[in-house]
Amino acid sequence: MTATSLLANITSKDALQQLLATFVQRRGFSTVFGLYLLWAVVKYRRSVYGMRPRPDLKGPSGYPLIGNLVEMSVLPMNQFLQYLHKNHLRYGPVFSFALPGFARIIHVNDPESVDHVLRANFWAYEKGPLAKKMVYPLAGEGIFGADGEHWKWQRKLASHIFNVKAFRQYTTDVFTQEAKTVIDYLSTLADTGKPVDLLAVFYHYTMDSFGEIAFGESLGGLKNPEQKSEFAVAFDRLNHNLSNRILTPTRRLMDRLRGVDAQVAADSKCAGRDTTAQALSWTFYLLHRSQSNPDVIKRLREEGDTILHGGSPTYEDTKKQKYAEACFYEALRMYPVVPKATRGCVQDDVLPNGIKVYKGERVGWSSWVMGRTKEIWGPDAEEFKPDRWINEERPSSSKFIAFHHGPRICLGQQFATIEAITLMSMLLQEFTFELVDPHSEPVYLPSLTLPMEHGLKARVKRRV
Ligand code: HEM
Repeated sequence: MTATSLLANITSKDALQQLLATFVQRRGFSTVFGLYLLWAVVKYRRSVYGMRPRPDLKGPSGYPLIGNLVEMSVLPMNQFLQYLHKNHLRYGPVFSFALPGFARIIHVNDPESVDHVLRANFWAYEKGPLAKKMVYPLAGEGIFGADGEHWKWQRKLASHIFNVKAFRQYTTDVFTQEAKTVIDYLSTLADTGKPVDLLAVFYHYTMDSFGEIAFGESLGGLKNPEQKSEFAVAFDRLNHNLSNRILTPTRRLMDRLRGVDAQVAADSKCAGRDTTAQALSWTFYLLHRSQSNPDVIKRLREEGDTILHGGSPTYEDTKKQKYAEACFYEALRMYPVVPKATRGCVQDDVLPNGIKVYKGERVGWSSWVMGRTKEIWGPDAEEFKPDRWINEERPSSSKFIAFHHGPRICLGQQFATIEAITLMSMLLQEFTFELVDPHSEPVYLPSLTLPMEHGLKARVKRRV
């Protein structure tokens, strides 16, 4: 019997049931299950399991029922930002992808939508329970994972500390003291031709400074810089695992099977170590790579020499170092150390461009993608040009979102800026640096932040 004559014989419900029974008898359960699957795939070809179909949104197509699970699972994790950028270039600033078991993520990489989600309609979006669970091992019950009233209370408390002038002056003293330890350490290597990993040195600097400020005692990492502290090793491993778990849905299952249990809790002190150290490493990379403009370093040194006269900066001095600040922010524009984030929608919303966001969906954005967007920064978006911070009107925080935007804007922005300017200006007064590999862009290590996988190796010479 041919397929056509078979179908022609199905004249009633009974005939269909009989036909199915014959199939089950002859071909067994697997055939029927296969047919059912085929029917489900055709019927739900535009749907992802557990999610509202969104034919109105552009984005990578994925598969029926499982959405973009396969491509996300095989995507190398240090390529995730490039994946977002590729989709941005292909579909425009708003595109979506869906991960069953997580959410549909609507990416909005334009300042107007970012402003809407992070500021104008702030209360319609939350980090949500899943994100909270993901960062819990790092951030505990602290401000980073908090939402609603709990966050509001923590924010108020933390803001007081950061806004006290005496705190700013005290922290600058600590930074200069720790910067002197860095200088002592680099002096032992200067002119020997032995490379040093600047990223590792910056980690010690920020960690030791944090130890001094928070516990009244430097962690002493720069006294024995070759040896990573137990805390730093555990923290790096945890950070790497968490990033993988967020990005790779199958990884969560693998974690469980392998028994990876993120037990190390380290709250906001983590923000103080990684972000600034990594931002410093990207700044030094951009200042010293082969295509760098030598005028930039020259101007930085001139500014340092004029303001510091060979000494160390006070809080007021760091405020005067506008060119150093411009270099640091320009590096953060191109290599934002918190390169991506999402928020969960808790009440149906409409973005300024008319796109609907339904409760349960997530909105994502990437400061890394936005920093490379010509529509935002102009045709020279991919060039390192500190002057854009000096000659032009200061960009709004919805355009430059390296420090976030709206009520949850980074509380440590001033702290980080002063910490970075202090070390940068003191080091450039003493030394010159040559990257071991000035030609290639460092590879990213998968992480919640933006570390260089192999650090930043450089040779140090005394400045003549
Ligand atoms: C270059 C350095 C830094 C960058 C680029 C940076 C960036 C950010 C970003 C993007 C967020 C928002 C994260 C999110 O909720 O999705 C944030 C939040 C925060 N940052 Fe920073 N940060 C830096 C350094 C620091 C430092 C040194 C501290 C403290 C000493 C700090 C304290 C905080 C706090 C407390 C929050 C939470 C604010 C809230 O949720 O209300 N940050 N930071």
